[in-house]
This record gives sequence, structure tokens and C-alpha cells, in this order.
Amino acid sequence: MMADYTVRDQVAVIELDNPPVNALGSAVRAGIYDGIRKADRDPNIKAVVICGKRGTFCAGADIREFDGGKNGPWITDIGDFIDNMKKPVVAAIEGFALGGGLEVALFCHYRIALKTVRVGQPEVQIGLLPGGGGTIRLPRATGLKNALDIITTGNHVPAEKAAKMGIIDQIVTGDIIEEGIKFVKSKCNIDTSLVCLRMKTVKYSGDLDDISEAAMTKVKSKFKGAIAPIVCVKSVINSAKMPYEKGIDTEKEHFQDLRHSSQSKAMRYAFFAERAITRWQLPSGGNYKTAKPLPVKTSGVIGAGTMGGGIALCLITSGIPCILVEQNQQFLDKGLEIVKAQLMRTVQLGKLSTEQAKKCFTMLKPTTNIEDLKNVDLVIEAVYEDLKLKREIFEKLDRICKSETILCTNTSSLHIDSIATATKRQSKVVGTHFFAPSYIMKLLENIYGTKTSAETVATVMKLGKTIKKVPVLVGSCTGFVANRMLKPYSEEAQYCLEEGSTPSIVDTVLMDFGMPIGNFQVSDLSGLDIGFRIKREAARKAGVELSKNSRFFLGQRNCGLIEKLYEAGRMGKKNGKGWYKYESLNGKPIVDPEVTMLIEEHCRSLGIERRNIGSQEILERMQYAMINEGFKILEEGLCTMAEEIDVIWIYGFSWPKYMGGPMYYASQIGLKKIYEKVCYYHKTFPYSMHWVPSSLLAKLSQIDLPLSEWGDVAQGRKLVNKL
Ligand SMILES: CCCCCCCCCCCCC[C@H](O)CC(=O)SCCNC(=O)CCNC(=O)[C@H](O)C(C)(C)COP(=O)(O)OP(=O)(O)OC[C@H]1O[C@@H](n2cnc3c(N)ncnc32)[C@H](O)[C@@H]1OP(=O)(O)O
Ligand SMILES: NC(=O)c1ccc[n+]([C@@H]2O[C@H](COP(=O)([O-])OP(=O)(O)OC[C@H]3O[C@@H](n4cnc5c(N)ncnc54)[C@H](O)[C@@H]3O)[C@@H](O)[C@H]2O)c1
Repeated sequence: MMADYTVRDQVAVIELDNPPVNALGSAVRAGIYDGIRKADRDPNIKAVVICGKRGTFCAGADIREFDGGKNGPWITDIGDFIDNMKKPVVAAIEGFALGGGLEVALFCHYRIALKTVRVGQPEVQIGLLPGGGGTIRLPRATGLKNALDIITTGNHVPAEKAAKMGIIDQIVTGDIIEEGIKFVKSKCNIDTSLVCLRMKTVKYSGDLDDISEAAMTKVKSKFKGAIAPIVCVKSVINSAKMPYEKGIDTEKEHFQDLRHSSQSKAMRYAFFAERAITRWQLPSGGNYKTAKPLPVKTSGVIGAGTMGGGIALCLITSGIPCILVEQNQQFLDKGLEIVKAQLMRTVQLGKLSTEQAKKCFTMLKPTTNIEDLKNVDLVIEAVYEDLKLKREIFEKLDRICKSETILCTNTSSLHIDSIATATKRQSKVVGTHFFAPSYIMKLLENIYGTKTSAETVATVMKLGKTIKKVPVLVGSCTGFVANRMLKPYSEEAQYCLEEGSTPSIVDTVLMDFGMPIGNFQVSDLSGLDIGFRIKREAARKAGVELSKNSRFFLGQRNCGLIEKLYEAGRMGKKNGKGWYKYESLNGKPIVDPEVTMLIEEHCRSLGIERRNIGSQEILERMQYAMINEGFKILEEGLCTMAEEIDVIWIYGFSWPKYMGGPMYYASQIGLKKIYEKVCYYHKTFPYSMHWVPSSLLAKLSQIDLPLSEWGDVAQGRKLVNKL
């Protein structure tokens, strides 16, 4: 039984016991159900306390059971029984009460909690709705408006706020079981039907249809393409429309439909992928279990530009004081203005109070003297992408900083060793690649060099969590994992343009798939000059000329459209014209006939015949080229598991979670089909190296192995014979 039953002072105490988070697996549900019936039967028992072991109440249903586990009692059987009990039942909450955990608490007649508790219905984040009465009972506790907000966002609610909302009856301090016993004994003479949520009506103001329509509009625009938030709204509205029993039955039907949906399966995969990637390991053997992170109590950032300012903000808003270094006062002032503006925006969004923002700002120490970094625990360099400059800075830092200081680079493409070798502490040099806008985007790609120590890796992995990012560890190569995969994806988008498509057609196809923004809109946001400079630098390094009219560059297929747009002064959103035109800095992309003419002229001058390219082809070419690259990355050991690639795309490029990530998507399409298409495109476009099929993909396409084992095959941890 996974719920302990003990008796203290005529009160039955049912303690959920399922490590690590007391998930409501079938045995736990059975344990609670048996416990309450036993307590009800026993005339010596006056009341019941339900609580959890290990400092937490319950993190909800056991997500692993959703793919087909043991049946056990349905969670609402527990609720139905408590609803008819005369003996009072209290949920005594510490830690978390989430999902089914909160639902169990809502079955109880009362809820008490420690101040540190968080409650919530996060089911929507794994493509579900609360299926244990949450959509029907939470509105009865807190009203329709709050319930809609909590259930459609999945956000956690801190205890004191939950108490104000009517979800928690009392905040307590001290031992939660003792408090629970004391509390519930004081309620023994109160008629339980008076406090039972089933008996309450749902409070709301205004017209129900209007509320429903407004909520639908909101979730459709906020969670584009996702089904679960829509179903959540429907079910919460049902709580006010339908009798209790009908609402509960309808909710259960919705839950079962969603449980079997491809979106929820993908989101459940993503949930565990995010946790799997925390179990990192280095080729040298160091890993998450054995390596101890160093403390990061103080930090420094060099360069207060687009990236550095946001990185400094991440540090100070997480309570880590930061010294921000710029090359001169003018750049420093400019950078500080941007940091301040971003902080103000955080206040406007209600994420920080004005007081908190002011306190954060005092943790930032701007300077133009790099020597000020001598005592900090960790430095993140974010100056221009110029190897010579970065090496100079690392050489200086090595001299200035105390020997324990970890030196990080935010380079987006340079090999870590090429920077680390400028120091005498290569074991303490590591890549910390943030994504723009660095304060907002969740991905932190941590890159180890040949000599980076496990302790250094452990430190930046922990730092990533501290600053509320999703850290993923990868090996070093040009562009690392994210940008290396992005390259074939963007190149195919440009090839589609010269073969007959347009920026808006390509972007629409991607957004219809679920990407929040199209490839050419992203390019306009980053600035076309960036893409142009990268190409120009590659040409300079190779000692060749960058010719906009050549169909080949460095032995590969070339599309010179970026050069042509750059030459036409189209820098992107910053100057109001790029692949689209813009009426203002915050304006929406508008199709520009000038660009269409420019593309058509490009094709005419190079004798490229334009044709109609269907959306399926656009999607396939962009995605399969990138997926093929993903398999090469696994093959080269730059990632140890396919899950790392998926998490990188979800948090770095906003790949829709309900599609699981590109590698998961490939697993759903089938590797045989992907491999055949890659071979087909390789034949069709022989001058694009990214179509050379990955040998790992070729191997895996012949066998049926789950995604979780692809990394093992790549690294020889799993041998496959059948070929
Ligand atoms: C015939 C077959 C029928 C089968 C159907 C059975 C259905 C029965 C019940 C139906 C009705 C239930 C309806 C209910 O509304 C649905 C739900 O409750 S869905 C679950 C909702 N809860 C969540 O989404 C919470 C998920 N967890 C978290 O957010 C976090 O884990 C946390 C609780 C905030 C703690 O965070 P951290 O401290 O950072 O710890 P980790 O996140 O790393 O987690 C540690 C460890 O625990 C695993 N884990 C966490 N939550 C769950 C869970 N709910 N189920 C299973 N496992 C969970 C997590 O994966 C980690 O383990 P690891 O992966 O690292 O091994
Ligand atoms: N912009 C992006 O989208 C992005 C994304 C990820 C990573 N990166 C990487 O981040 C780094 C910075 O890029 P950015 O876009 O922020 O550049 P940026 O041009 O906006 O900012 C660079 C800043 O570094 C400062 N600087 C230059 N030399 C300095 C020195 N010697 N001492 C102190 N400051 C100095 C400059 O004055 C400038 O303010 C680059 O390596 C880039 O590749 C950029």
C-alpha cells in the first residue's frame, strides 16, 4: 500500500508514500481509498488528516501510468466517498499539491498549508485537463475567473495567494501533521455538508457565454495550435453550466480523449526529456552524479550589448550580484539603458514589483575596468564574435581573476578550445550559449571543451537552473547543436525561395505547423547583416570571394539572396525592411513587392526556373535536412541522447512542445520514411552537403528502436546486429 495509515489521538493520518513526489499511481489511489473507508468504519476515529511523506503532499497523477498502467480506483471515487463522510477530512499540505494532488485536497472538507506551499493544476502543460474533478471543484472553491486562469495556464499558486483565493482555508506554521490534527479536531462538530465543495455553486460575474468566448479567444491566441487549453476552458465553463455529476463525467471523457491524443503524448515525452537531460555525462567520464558544482555568489559579464545586458539581468534577478564591464563609458551607458528598460518591462508585466526591480538594479555594478572582475566566482564573456578579441579577453581574465574563477564564453559558433587555449586554466573554461533575447529565451546551451572539468560543467548546469534557464550540455563544434541544425533548416528555406516560393509562403507553412514565427521573420529580427557577415567571414577565412551571383560557395550550393538584400540596404526589422517591410519597430511583417521582384530578378539572371512548391515539400525539406543533421550530431557524440536535441529546439527555437521536438517528430513519422526522403533529396540536390545521409539515421532506419535508445546506439552502448 502506498499510503501509510496510522492513528493519533483518535485521528486517522493517511500519509501518501510514493517517492520521489508521492505521485498518485494506482497503488497510492487505492491506499487513500482504503484509508478513508477504514477511518469511516472505525467508531474510535473522529476525523482524518491526509498528508504526504518527504516534505511534499503530492505532484499529481503518475504521468508514467498514462501510457497504460494499472487501473486502480478512479480518483473521483475518493472524492465521492469523502463527500458523503460525516467525519471531517483535512488535507495538510507541505511542498506541492499539484494536478491530482490538488484534486485530492479539493475532495477534503478543509485544506491547511505551510506558507512555502505551491498549488496548481499543471495538467495543461502535458496536454491534458485536470481529470479528477479539478475543472468542476476548483471553480467552486475560487470562482470561475481564478479557476480559468489557474487551469488554462498551469501556473503554480503560492500558498498565501491560494488562501486569498479561497483554495486554502488556513496557513499554518510548524509540523504539518500536528497542525492538521489540531485543525481537524476543531471541526468535528461542524456539519461536513456545509463545507463540501460538491454542494457549492460556482461564482462568476457577467454572462457565461461571454466569459467562455473571451477565455477561448485568449487561449487560442496564447497557446496557438494546442488542444488542451481549449478543452480546459470548455470543462471549467461546464462547472457553472451543468449539475456536478454531469460535469465530472464529461470531464473524465475529455481527460481520456486527451490522454490518447498525439499532443499529450508528445508533451509527456517532453516532460521526461527535460528531466533526462539533467543526467549529463562527459566523454571523460565525469557526470551529474559525481561532480560537485562550485558556488557562484558573485559574477561578471563582459560586453553590455544585445546579449550581455540580458545575461546580466538574468543573474541579478536571480540574486547573483554582477559586475558589468564595457569597453568605454558610451557603450556602458547604452547597455545600462537597455537593462533598465528590460527591468521596467518586467515590472509592467507584473513579474517583479518596483521595489524588487530597484533592489535588483543595485546588484549590478557597471564598470569600464576589467580588473574589477578579479574576485568574482564566474565571468561570462559576451563581446563581438571575433576570435582574436575573445582570446585577448580570456588571456587577460586568466591573469586578473582568482584561480577558482570559472570563465564562460557566450560565443555562438567558435570552438571552446580555440578560446580556452588563451588561458592556463582550460579546465575552467566553458561555453554558456544564451539565445536572443537572452533574458527571455529559456535555453542555455552549455558547451564543454576538450579540457573542461566535470566540476566546471556541474557549476554551469546548476547556474542555468538558478537563473531559471533550461541548461543542456553539448560538445563543441562550429555552431554547436542549435545553430548547426538551424543552418540547413534556413538554407533550405532560401533554396525554396529561388526555386519558386516566397518568404510569406514559407513562413506561413512553418506557422501552420506550430512554430510561433517563421524563418524569414526570425531573420528580419536578428538582422540580415548578421547572416551576411557570417558568410563574408567564412569567405575571408577560406580566401575566396563572396559572389552574390555564384550558385556555388565553398564547394556547395549557394543562394546569393541575402547578399542581394543586404546590398539593397535591407537590414531587417531594425531599418524597416528585410525579407518583409515594417511600418514601425513594433510593426507586423508586410509582404513587400520589391522583395518579390528582387527574388524573381535573381532567378532570371541565374536562369533558375521557378515552379510551384507545395507546403509539404517546404516543410519536409527544412525539417528533414535539420533532422538529418541532428542524427549526425548524435553520431559524433556531441549530444548523448536525442532528448537533448528536442529540448534545445523547444527552448531555443520555440518548437511546439505538443510536437515533442524534431527528433520525437521524426520518431512519429518513422525513420525509414525520413531516411528515404533524405536519400531522395540528396540525389535531387547533390551540391547541398546537408543532404548527405547520416549513417546513424541509415542504421536506425532499418530497426525499430525507441528514441530513448538512439543515443546508446550512436555511442556503441547498445549494439545492433540487424543491418
Ligand atoms: C488503464 C490505464 C489507465 C491509466 C490512467 C491512470 C489515470 C489515473 C488518474 C486519473 C485522474 C488524474 C487526473 C489528474 O488531474 C492528472 C494529473 O495529475 S497529471 C500530473 C499533474 N502534475 C504535474 O504535471 C506535476 C509534474 N511535476 C512537476 O511539476 C515537478 O516534478 C515538481 C513536482 C514541481 C517537482 O519539481 P522538481 O523538484 O524540480 O523535481 P523534478 O521535476 O525533477 O521531479 C523529480 C522526479 O519526479 C518525477 N515526477 C514528478 N512529477 C511526476 C508525476 N506527476 N508523475 C510521475 N513522475 C513524476 C520526475 O520525472 C523526476 O523523476 P525523473 O524523471 O528524474 O526520474
Ligand atoms: N545577438 C545574438 O542573437 C546572439 C545570440 C547568441 C550568442 N551571441 C553571441 O554573443 C556575443 C555578443 O553578441 P551581441 O549580439 O551581444 O553583440 P553586440 O555587438 O550587441 O555586443 C557586444 C558588446 O561587446 C562590447 N565589447 C567589445 N569589446 C569589448 C571589450 N574589450 N571589453 C568590454 N566590452 C567589449 C561592445 O562594446 C558591445 O557592446 C557574440 O559572441 C555573439 O556571437 C549573439
